[in-house]
Amino acid sequence: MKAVHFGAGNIGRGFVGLLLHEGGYELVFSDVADALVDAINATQSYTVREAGPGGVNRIVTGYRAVNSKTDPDAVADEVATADVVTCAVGPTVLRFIAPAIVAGLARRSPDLAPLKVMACENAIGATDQLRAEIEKLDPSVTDRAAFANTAVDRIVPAQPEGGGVDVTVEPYFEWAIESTPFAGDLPSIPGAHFVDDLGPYIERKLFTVNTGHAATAYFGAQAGHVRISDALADPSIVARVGAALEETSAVLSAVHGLDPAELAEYRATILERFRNPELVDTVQRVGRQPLRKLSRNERFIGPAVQAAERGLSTSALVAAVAAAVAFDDESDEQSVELQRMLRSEDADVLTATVTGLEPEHPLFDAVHEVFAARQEELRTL
Ligand SMILES: NC(=O)c1ccc[n+]([C@@H]2O[C@H](COP(=O)([O-])OP(=O)(O)OC[C@H]3O[C@@H](n4cnc5c(N)ncnc54)[C@H](O)[C@@H]3O)[C@@H](O)[C@H]2O)c1
Ligand SMILES: O=P(O)(O)OC[C@@H](O)[C@@H](O)[C@H](O)[C@H](O)CO
Repeated sequence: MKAVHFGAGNIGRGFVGLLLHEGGYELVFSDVADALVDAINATQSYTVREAGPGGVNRIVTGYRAVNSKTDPDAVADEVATADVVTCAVGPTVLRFIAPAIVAGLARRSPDLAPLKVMACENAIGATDQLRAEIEKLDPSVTDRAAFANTAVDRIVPAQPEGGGVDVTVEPYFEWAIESTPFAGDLPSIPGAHFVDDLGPYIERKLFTVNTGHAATAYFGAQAGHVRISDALADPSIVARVGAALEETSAVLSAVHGLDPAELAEYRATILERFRNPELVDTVQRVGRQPLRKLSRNERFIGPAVQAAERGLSTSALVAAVAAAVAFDDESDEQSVELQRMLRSEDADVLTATVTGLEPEHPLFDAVHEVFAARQEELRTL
């Protein structure tokens, strides 16, 4: 059995690659970072170090890497004969990996079972997005694959420079995968759970883990913290993050019928994970790409839209949006673009373009106020 995984970064090596290896797949990483591809190919094994209570070291073997920038043809050949394709490249990169998958599917023998495709990004319907990119290029190849959405959860921070291919992760993980697209022929992924309806799983994860994480990062950055764990040592940040998560939990209960007591436990576990003193994670990584995080279906506006439409409270989520709008990291392209837009667009345009909210939406005015206030603040700086 062979799996091709696009994106040999933090979650690629520290989670998806590890579980595919443990599931018995020969593993082919595909990445565009030359030095990373070379480093992977220079090793026979790497260690996934689980830092924190109960963590152990896990060894990954039986892999190689192919450079999809310099050798796209070789990647397509690997895809053509693979059983599984996964990716963890970031939602904005899905369109760039689609051509290699299309080329691989076009070369695939009709005798082979459908290729199992699972995007492992923090986004609702990431595999659907990848499928749409593939269809745009060649609609005739999609019947050679089974596309399943997934929700992946494991915190894998940026790795220290010079650390090689090894990767430090938290001990916790969860991987929920839609089962129906596989028609009974499930991929071999130990520890993953297969579910008929992924909707509640991905929303619970994105609107709790990622809402809480991003809120911590943005409130933390505003207060001058560098590490996520330091931000959560500040009781006022804990209170604001907790309030935002109470609002998302109310939405999850109202929309998916999730049990409020179980959600309260889930929230507490997540905050403990963020506090893990053995995992060095930064507000810079967690806050990365604020324009993506402020978009319509993402971790703040997504649940706030659903809350506003049901007459539920949104003030704590809107406060987190205000902190996100102030996130100013000159090494992050989206943060630079956001700050440029704040200086040059009016608040109506900003609210509509950044969040996708229509002026008549019940959330619009509150978010508009956030953008206008930040613009006023920038004028006085
Ligand atoms: N790190 C985490 O804790 C975590 C957890 C769950 C989900 N995720 C999601 O996984 C995705 C990746 O996150 P990450 O933290 O591993 O980021 P990362 O930057 O560490 O890894 C992304 C990798 O993709 C590679 N890449 C970029 N363009 C590519 C292309 N065209 N073809 C092949 N490879 C390409 C990059 O070189 C990099 O190695 C994101 O969607 C993220 O939201 C991350
Ligand atoms: O990867 P992003 O940029 O969508 O979000 C940053 C972090 O919140 C995220 O990577 C978490 O560490 C991860 O989602 C935990 O499962």
